[in-house]
Amino acid sequence: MTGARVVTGKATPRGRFPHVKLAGGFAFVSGTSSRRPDNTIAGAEADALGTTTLDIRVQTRAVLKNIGDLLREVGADLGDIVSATTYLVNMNDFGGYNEVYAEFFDESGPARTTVAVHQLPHPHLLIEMQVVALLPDTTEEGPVT
Ligand SMILES: O=C(O)C/C=C/C(=O)C(=O)O
Repeated sequence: MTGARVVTGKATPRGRFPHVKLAGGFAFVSGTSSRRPDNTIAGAEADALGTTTLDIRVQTRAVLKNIGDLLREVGADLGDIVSATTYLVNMNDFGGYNEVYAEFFDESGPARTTVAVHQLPHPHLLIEMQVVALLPDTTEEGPVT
């Protein structure tokens, strides 16, 4: 399987790139945030005065859900991820992120790298992840290519 997918019903990419690129039997998922299809952000709530509360746990859960949704569009799921790279804006969020991550994966899960970055493409984003997943075999002859 090769190609690139922009997945209907998910937050539209903010540039000229796909949600998922397929190559060599792998699915490469572009940087994914907790942004919803209507461009609101899960884990970013504002009160009547505009005071914003950002929640790393809610954002992390939403990021992983969004990635799962994207992978299902290409016949894979979170269990097929072999590599994950996480970008946090603040390493003080590492604990909350790590806690939610552990609801999804353990030591048999993906290789993982987590780094802090200066900014993400929206000021309310605390986290963005990109992953690589091994596409499951869909033929008896061998791996999907
Ligand atoms: O799509 C988002 O909400 C956040 C991710 C954006 C990128 O990584 C990008 O535009 O390259």
